[in-house]
Amino acid sequence: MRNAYHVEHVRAAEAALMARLPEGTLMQRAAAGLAATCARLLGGVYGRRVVLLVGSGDNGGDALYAGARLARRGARVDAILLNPERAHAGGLAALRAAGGRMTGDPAVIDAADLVVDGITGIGGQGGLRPGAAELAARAAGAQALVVAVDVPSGVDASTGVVEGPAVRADVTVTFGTYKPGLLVDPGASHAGVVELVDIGLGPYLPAEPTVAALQAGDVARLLPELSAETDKYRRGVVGVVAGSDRFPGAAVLTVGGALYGAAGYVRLAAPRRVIDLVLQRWPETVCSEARPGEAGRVQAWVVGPGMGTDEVARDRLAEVLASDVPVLVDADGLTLLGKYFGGRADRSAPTVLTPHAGECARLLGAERADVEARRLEHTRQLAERTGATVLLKGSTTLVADPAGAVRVNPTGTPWLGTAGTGDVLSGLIGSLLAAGLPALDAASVGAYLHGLAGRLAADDAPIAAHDVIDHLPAAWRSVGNDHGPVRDARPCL
Ligand SMILES: NC(=O)C1=CN([C@@H]2O[C@H](COP(=O)(O)OP(=O)(O)OC[C@H]3O[C@@H](n4cnc5c(N)ncnc54)[C@H](O)[C@@H]3O)[C@@H](O)[C@H]2O)[C@@H](O)CC1
Ligand SMILES: Nc1ncnc2c1ncn2[C@@H]1O[C@H](COP(=O)(O)OP(=O)(O)O)[C@@H](O)[C@H]1O
Ligand SMILES: [K+]
Repeated sequence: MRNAYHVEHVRAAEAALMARLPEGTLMQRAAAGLAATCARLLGGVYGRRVVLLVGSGDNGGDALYAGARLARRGARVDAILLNPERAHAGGLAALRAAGGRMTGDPAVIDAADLVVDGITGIGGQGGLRPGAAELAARAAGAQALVVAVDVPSGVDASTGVVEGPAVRADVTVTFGTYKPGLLVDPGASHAGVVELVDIGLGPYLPAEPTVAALQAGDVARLLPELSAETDKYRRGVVGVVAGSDRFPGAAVLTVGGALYGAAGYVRLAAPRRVIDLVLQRWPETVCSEARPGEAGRVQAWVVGPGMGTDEVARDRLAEVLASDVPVLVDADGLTLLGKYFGGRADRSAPTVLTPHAGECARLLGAERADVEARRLEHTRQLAERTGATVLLKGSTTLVADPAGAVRVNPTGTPWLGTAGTGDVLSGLIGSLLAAGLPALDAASVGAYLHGLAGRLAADDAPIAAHDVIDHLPAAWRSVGNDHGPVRDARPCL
């Protein structure tokens, strides 16, 4: 698990740790890690040109001390101070003593090999102010690699919100712990590759992170183990209510995702034309034209993709919601939920909602652009209001449960932004629910595998939704391989 903490937790942990250490120790640890990464990126230090952008807080102090280390190893280091009277005094003295120079001339950025962004870190408020924004823009237009100190300046460390101009880094060297703003867009796309420098904060951080990102080993651990005596019913039956005469393909894709999830059996409740199409592609599907409640027992339902929003669809949704098994609601199901059910899912069993930003905005009565700008806040809000586990799709996929836990998905590719991939995702998560995974795990594990399958399928070229289905087995295997082939408990004969 990669854990990220809100700034208030980071500050509290830093204060507790600092109280036990000689003054300045943490900043030296941070600067040493930062300088080491810069040296590695430069491929050598002697004679390289490094420019420091230095704000008036401790973030600037880190940059100055790291600059001093690089200058001692022969780099030519120029520091541009945003507020010379308030720059970190110890850092300034160290840089001067190492032979670094202060300059007011931003043209040094154009000739730099590497620019260190020490304008603001966790103390930054709002977008960059004009003087800082000009320097950030100049660095973005130059050849130099840009390395952000702790957080790209202008990005809100706790949320990933970017209000106004902000630094775009190639690499962010962050200290002590990840911050949510480095993992959640739009902040995440300003951070580039994120490297964590351990400064000893671990024991002082709370057990529950603000946001967590599953890693391959976590996914392998959360996937159901297959025992030798298992069978299709023990693995779980997932029911799919998807497709309509107008959108039959949505059912094909949802069923495809469900077949390559963890369940052993996929039922489809849909109109005849949809069933015929699904059976052509997936003959293993057990289909019924009956209402969902009469289609046979399931351990979880997926309802919504392409089902339409008429009254027949509304009644099918109502029947599924009335069941006592986990239900995933997607697409048209979300529209119906907002229109007829007051956007709430008051049920005895868990409910998972999988909106994209537009659907989330509609359910919250917000603007789509605002949801995209403040993804964490809106995902949490929808989970609180609906009492459901909410997975917000898009450039960063977030999962929030009503108890307040939040996960961010580290896999995926923009190539997944193609029609029908959301249907595959809902089938896959429904299948994991049917296999018995709790809602938060099913949604975050499903997003992980889906994003990985998308990456494997795309390989830097366009993909269609069915390609994601085709690559789900490879995604499972690559996750399992992280821990060796442990998923099948039967020894190889
Ligand atoms: N506290 C600690 O124990 C440690 C802190 N460290 C560093 O200290 C940083 C936090 O330092 P600070 O609390 O001094 O805060 P920052 O240095 O992150 O930011 C505060 C400064 O930035 C200015 N500022 C705020 N918003 C701005 C904006 N939008 N545009 C331009 N300037 C803006 C403020 O006027 C203030 O001078 C961390 O991010 C990290 O880099 C590290 O040295 C590790 C140890
Ligand atoms: N820019 C992006 N980066 C990464 N993933 C994306 C991006 N845009 C969309 N996706 C993913 O693609 C899928 C699209 O789902 P959705 O919007 O429901 O489309 P559809 O309804 O056509 O299936 C989701 O898994 C979403 O997270
Ligand atoms: K910074």
